[in-house]
Amino acid sequence: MNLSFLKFHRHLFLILLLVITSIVAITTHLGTLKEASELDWFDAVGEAGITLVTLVWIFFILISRPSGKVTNLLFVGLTLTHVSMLLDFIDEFYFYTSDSAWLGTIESLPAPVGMIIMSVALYWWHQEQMSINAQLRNTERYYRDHSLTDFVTGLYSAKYMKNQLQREIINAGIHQQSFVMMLIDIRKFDSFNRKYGDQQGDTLLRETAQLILMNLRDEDLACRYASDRFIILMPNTSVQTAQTVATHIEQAIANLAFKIGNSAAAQYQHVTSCVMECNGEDEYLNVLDKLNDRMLATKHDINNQASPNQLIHSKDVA
Ligand SMILES: Nc1nc2c(ncn2[C@@H]2O[C@H](COP(=O)(O)OP(=O)(O)OP(=O)(O)O)[C@@H](O)[C@H]2O)c(=O)[nH]1
Repeated sequence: MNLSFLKFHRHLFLILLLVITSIVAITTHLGTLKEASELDWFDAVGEAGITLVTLVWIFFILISRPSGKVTNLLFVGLTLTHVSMLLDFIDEFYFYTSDSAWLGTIESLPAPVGMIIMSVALYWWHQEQMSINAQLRNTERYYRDHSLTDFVTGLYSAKYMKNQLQREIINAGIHQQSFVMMLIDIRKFDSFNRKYGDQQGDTLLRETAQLILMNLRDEDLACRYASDRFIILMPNTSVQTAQTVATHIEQAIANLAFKIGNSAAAQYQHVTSCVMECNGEDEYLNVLDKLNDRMLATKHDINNQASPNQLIHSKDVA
């Protein structure tokens, strides 16, 4: 048990002690002890239990929370509830003459007031937790962004994609729901690199990544898989929808007027894409192998269909 917060709440413990001793002092001073035969032990034990439990709650609140508004409200609410319970418990042993009958009358008042205060405190506690969660999410995103994203494109890395793919495969197996994987490969990227240099190659990778992202939905996950290849994980998607998205991406990239340095001339690049449905039966490495095989087959088909002129996909436009 970590008691490190206790030192911040010494004043609250003192107030609690003061409240309890005042109540015990007032009631025992104004009340008259009942005969043993008048005592209802069953009631007394039950009320003692409730009284102790409210003290335990106060203790746990104080060791779990830093000082502040929410802690103070919880403390006040629980202490008022405890006061009612304590008065109720003590009046099992004491009766009050008509002069001090008010003690019996007020005993049930603090509890409802305390409960209202606790409700307010719980609302603030909820608000506080929401803002802590938001901060934790941001912190988590910060670390994730630095360890699992690709430096060149800003997309998620292959490592992150593999983790997500493994999760998606398990989900697909459990819920019997398939998902779609899309692979996108920039054509002739090697010759682009050699012609214009790695720096221009990096810029092209970055702009391609941006165009891919622009065509995806919120739930899709785009990652840089390897050199000039991108993988998109598409949950709850049909192959037809994925193919439509792939066509949009191909068109968007084909229409990107990529400028080399200060030159006004535009370079037009093309990508090859393929999509594949996964049903959660394969291991993630098998899924990736199949997807790569599909890309090879797609490239093979394109090369077979294309005339010799069309094989040169990028063209300079002045
Ligand atoms: N600029 C840059 N180039 C990279 C990076 N990572 C890999 N490459 C290069 O990407 C090229 C990939 O070449 P290939 O795999 O042959 O791809 P390709 O030329 O597009 O071949 P096809 O897909 O068959 O058209 C290689 O020249 C790599 O050096 C990177 O981060 N930045």
